[in-house]
Amino acid sequence: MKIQLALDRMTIEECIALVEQTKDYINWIEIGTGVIKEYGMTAVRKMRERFPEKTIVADMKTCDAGRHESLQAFKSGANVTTVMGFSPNATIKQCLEVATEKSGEVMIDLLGIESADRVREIHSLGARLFCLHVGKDMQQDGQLATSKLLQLVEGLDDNQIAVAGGVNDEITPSLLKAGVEVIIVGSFITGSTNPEFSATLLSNIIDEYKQV
Ligand SMILES: O=C([C@H](O)CO)[C@H](O)[C@H](O)COP(=O)(O)O
Repeated sequence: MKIQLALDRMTIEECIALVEQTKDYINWIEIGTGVIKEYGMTAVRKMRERFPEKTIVADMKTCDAGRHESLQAFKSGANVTTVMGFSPNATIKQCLEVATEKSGEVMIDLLGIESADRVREIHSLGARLFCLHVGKDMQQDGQLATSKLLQLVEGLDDNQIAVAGGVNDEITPSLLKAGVEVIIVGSFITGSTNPEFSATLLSNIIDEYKQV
């Protein structure tokens, strides 16, 4: 399992500082949608320059202009770009095509998707990296990511599944058991008084699970 550190609602300098503190315990760096809206692709370029060895996810949350936005992300140094699962198939296909051309990956953000048929349809377009996502606003309404979300992707072959939405040390063991490949962790680390400790805690849970 990988840890994707989601950097949201902070300055580029704060993003860099957070990664400096946690880089030994996290695998992927996500430049959050809000950070991209604030700073544009400069945020992605700066993180790429600063952390050349890390996998960088640009959380573009594309829903139209798939080719243009995916190219923006990959040209700026992202390895992974995101597109919303509710986007037209034409958009998702464009993102996937650009990813193939640029040797990158597309993460399908399933925020708001409740139909396994829709996920199957996206899978048939060639998508293989899916993010089961309980959004910030849904979290405020009391919802949290659980392994039950995996019902949406049941039976699909050759997938990589990521989970986002208030992921913390309590939920991580059940996500590990359910076979989730990427946990996307924002506020549990970024809102912690000791981000390094919180990242270490998750990393240790993952290491312990591997040894069982
Ligand atoms: O994608 C996200 C959200 O939509 C805001 O843009 C977050 O990165 C994701 O939810 C992870 O953050 P936490 O829920 O705080 O762990």
